[in-house]
Amino acid sequence: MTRRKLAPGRLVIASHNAGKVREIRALLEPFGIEPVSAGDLGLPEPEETGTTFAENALLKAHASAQASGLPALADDSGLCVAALGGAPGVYTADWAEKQWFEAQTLGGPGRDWYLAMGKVEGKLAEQGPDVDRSAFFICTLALVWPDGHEEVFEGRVHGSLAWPPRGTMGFGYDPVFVPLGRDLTFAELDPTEKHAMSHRADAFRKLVEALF
Ligand SMILES: O=P(O)(O)OP(=O)(O)OP(=O)(O)OC[C@H]1O[C@@H](n2cnc3c(O)ncnc32)[C@H](O)[C@@H]1O
Ligand SMILES: [Mg+2]
Repeated sequence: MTRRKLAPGRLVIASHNAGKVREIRALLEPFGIEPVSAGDLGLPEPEETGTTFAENALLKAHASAQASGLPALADDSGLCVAALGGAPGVYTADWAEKQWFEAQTLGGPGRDWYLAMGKVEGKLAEQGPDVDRSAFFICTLALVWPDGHEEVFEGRVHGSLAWPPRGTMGFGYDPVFVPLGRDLTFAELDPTEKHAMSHRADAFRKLVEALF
């Protein structure tokens, strides 16, 4: 399939995660794209029934492209922990069960990220104090045009898991993720530093190389 270039103009960010939307806006800024989020357009949040990151990213991007008539960029991402056989992986968001209260901390309303990070830590602790704490974040970006054309890119960042959570920046599992070669968690690093090394930035580099 031939690559299609992304022309300047409106693009839907097919995500309902405020933290992600903020990061994707920042990453798109230099490219003459006018991003508008799925939430701003009142687009529905499709059910993520896929079993791979790519399937879910494509499903979200197709839904937004079709509903809006604009190219749509979706991000399906997750945390893969070596000692847990790659879990939570595709189910990373689901491990942060929806709570009846508004989450008081990171990650926006409805999901309790502290509980989710604790769940990962609890499963690691079951394996004893010498457990391998290495993990990586993965990000799959899917760009879909209203006529159905698809482009997919994947990025990763390796690191290890800290406990207890540290830092107030970023979102989701950032307070427990320490990227390789650093001592600070993603939630302690300045957003520009996270953008220089994150799984999302890695996937974006590939997208930019191919599509601009
Ligand atoms: O599907 P959308 O609407 O984009 O939002 P979501 O939060 O449901 O996103 P995913 O389905 O891709 O779930 C991935 C989860 O992985 C976590 N995650 C992904 N990228 C992250 C990052 O850069 N820092 C911390 N956590 C991240 C975060 O908790 C996400 O909710
Ligand atoms: Mg999701």
